[in-house]
Amino acid sequence: MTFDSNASKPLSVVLAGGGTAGHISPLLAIADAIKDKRPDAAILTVGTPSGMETRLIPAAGYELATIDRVPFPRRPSVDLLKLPGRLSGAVRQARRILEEAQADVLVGVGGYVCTPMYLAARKLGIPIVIHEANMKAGLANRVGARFSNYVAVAFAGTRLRGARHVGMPMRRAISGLDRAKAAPAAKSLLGLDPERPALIVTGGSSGALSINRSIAAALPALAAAGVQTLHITGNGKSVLNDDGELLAADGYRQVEYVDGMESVYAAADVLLARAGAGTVSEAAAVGVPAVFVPLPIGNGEQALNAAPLVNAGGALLVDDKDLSPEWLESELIPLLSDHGRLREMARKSEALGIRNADQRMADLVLEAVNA
Ligand SMILES: CC(=O)N[C@H]1[C@@H](OP(=O)(O)OP(=O)(O)OC[C@H]2O[C@@H](n3ccc(=O)[nH]c3=O)[C@H](O)[C@@H]2O)O[C@H](CO)[C@@H](O)[C@@H]1O
Repeated sequence: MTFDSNASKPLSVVLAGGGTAGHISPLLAIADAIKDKRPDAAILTVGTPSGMETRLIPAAGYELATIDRVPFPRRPSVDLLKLPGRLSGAVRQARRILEEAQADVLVGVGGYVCTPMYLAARKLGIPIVIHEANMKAGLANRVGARFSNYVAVAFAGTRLRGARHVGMPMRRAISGLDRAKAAPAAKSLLGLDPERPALIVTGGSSGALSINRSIAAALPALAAAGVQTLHITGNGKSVLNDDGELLAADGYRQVEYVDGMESVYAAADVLLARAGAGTVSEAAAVGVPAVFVPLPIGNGEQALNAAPLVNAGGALLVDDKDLSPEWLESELIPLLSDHGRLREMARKSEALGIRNADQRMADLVLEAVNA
C-alpha cells in the first residue's frame, strides 16, 4: 500500500496543454483516468485564452485556468526580442496557479502553455509528468523532460530523455469502441446510409485546405462510384461552391467539427486524414482503415507519426502534393469496395494500437505523487 506524502489534503493535480484538440483530447483522457483511480482528486487544467481548450475543456466538465501564450519564434524577429519578458511574465502566472491549487503534481502534454508551467513547477519543487504525443518531440516537452523523471511517449520510436512508451491517452468512448457493433447506429447518427460505403475525411481539429480542395474536385467521381462522403472541414473552413454557397452534392455532407469522434471511427469504411498524433493513434486503436496525408509544413512530425502504422500495413500514406482527384479515383475508390483488403488493414492497425494509455498515464501520475 502507498500513501500520499501530504495525506491531510485531497490530491491536487494540475494538467497543462492546449492549442489544438490533439493536445486537449489526451489531457482530458488522463484527467478522467485519474478521477477513476482517485475520485477525491482535485483537477485543474491550464491552457491559453486563444486555444480550443476554452471550449472543449469546460464542455468536458473540468475547470480551466489560462496564462498568456508565449510563442517561440524560430527566426530573428521582434517576437524573439520580446521572448524573455513574455516568458518570465507567463512563469509568474504559472507559479501563482500552481501555488493557489497547492499542486501535488503537474502533468504536461505539450503546447505553448507547457514551457512556463514546467519552469514554474521546477522552481516550486513540484514533480512533473510529461506526455509527448508526436513521434518527433515538441520544444516544450524537450525542455520539460530535462527536469522530469516521469516522461511518457505515444510512439515507441520517440527520442526523449528517460521516456517510457505508454501510447496515446484517448477518451473512453473511443478506446472502448467496438467498430462492427457500433457502425450501423453511428452511420445513422451522422446521416449516412448504412448500406453504402462511407468515406470520412478529416484534416485534424483545424482542418486542411488542400484536402478540402481535392475532395471537392473528386466529388463527381465519388458520387458516381456510389460512395457517400462525410467531410469534416475544420473550424471555420467550410467548402464553398462557385456561388459562394456551402458545397452540396448527392451523398456528400460537410460539417466543421464533430464532438465525439467515436461515431466517425465507427461509421467510416475508410478514414482519409491528416496524420496528427491523435488521429493516427485513435485510428490504430480502434482499427479503422486509414489513408494519411501528412501536413507538408511544420517539423515533419506527421509523416513520422503515420510511419509505423503504414509500415505495418494498417494504413496508406499519400503525400499532400499527390492527393489529386485522379489519385482518389484510381486508388481510393477501388479500396472502398475491397472488403478483404479493408479487413486486413483493420486487423493490422488494431494489432499496433494501444487502448489503455490513459490508465498508464494515471499510474505514472500517482507514482510521481508517491515518490
Ligand atoms: C497531439 C498533436 O500534437 N497533434 C498534431 C496535430 O494536432 P491536431 O489537433 O490537428 O490533430 P490530432 O490528430 O493530433 O488530434 C485531433 C484530435 O481531435 C479530435 N477531433 C478531430 C476532429 C473533429 O472534428 N473532432 C475531434 O474531436 C480527434 O479525435 C483527436 O483526438 O496537428 C498539428 C498541426 O496543426 C500538429 O502540429 C500536432 O502535432
